[in-house]
Amino acid sequence: MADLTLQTGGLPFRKMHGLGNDFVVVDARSAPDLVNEDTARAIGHRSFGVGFDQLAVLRESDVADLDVEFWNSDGSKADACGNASRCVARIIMDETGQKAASIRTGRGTLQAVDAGEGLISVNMGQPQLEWDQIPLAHPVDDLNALPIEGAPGAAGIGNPHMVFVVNDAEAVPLSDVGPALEHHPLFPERTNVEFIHVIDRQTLRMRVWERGGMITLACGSGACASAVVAHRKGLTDRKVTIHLDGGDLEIDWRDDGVWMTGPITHVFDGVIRREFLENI
Ligand SMILES: N[C@H](CCC[C@H](N)C(=O)O)C(=O)O
Repeated sequence: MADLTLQTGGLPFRKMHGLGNDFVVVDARSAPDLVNEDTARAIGHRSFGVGFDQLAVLRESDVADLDVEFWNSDGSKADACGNASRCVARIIMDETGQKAASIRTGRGTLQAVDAGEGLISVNMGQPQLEWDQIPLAHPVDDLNALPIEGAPGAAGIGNPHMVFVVNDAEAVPLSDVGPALEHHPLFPERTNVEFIHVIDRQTLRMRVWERGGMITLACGSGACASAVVAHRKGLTDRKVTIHLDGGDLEIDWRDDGVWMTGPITHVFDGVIRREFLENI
């Protein structure tokens, strides 16, 4: 039972998505800061709650336009969420009237810009390419070919990713193989799992089983990790278009970091009723 004393009629939220990777965005600057593992799991449930891939909690920041905390629908926390970061950047730009925004996440402060034509770009920073930064459980001989069947690559984008290069990403039975790979012992904090196939040096197809136990239509940090691993394997250039189930992201691994560009959608605003929150 959640011990909540809400002065309002409930908890306002925005429902947004980036290429179908969907989010509930709660603004703790103007509502009680209620989110914890239990409330995240309850709100995130597709049948008993609102449903989301990730929950983003906005807070005042002393170093960026906003501080943002991300939760998965299983109640676990994520230090990075690229598509949600792009949605939050849109909120900031709408509030400030600026064409740029800064967001402090668990992995540091990200810079975002309005790329025009409804697109938002966010710099996810340089990838983590040290075993203990991803993190892995122990050093490995080759980060581009882990000692796992299929020789996947690994990269951190503020959150862990394991990327398999396959002949046909469409043919991968994600629900069958995802859970065991998410919990592979080489990843002490679990991992997001991407399957890619190379269309050409500037184009990838990617599907994803996300940490937190779900297939999502898009995964921004996963697209960044896929672009980094594919380039490090010598398969692609530093700038690629990635075809995800929900649409396309452009990833550009520049000297100042891995930039991700794509659309965002603000679908509706709602209020989670007090009675729901008080019975979690
Ligand atoms: N969908 C998010 C990734 C969420 C990652 C989360 N599943 C984790 O535990 O790291 C994105 O667009 O980057």
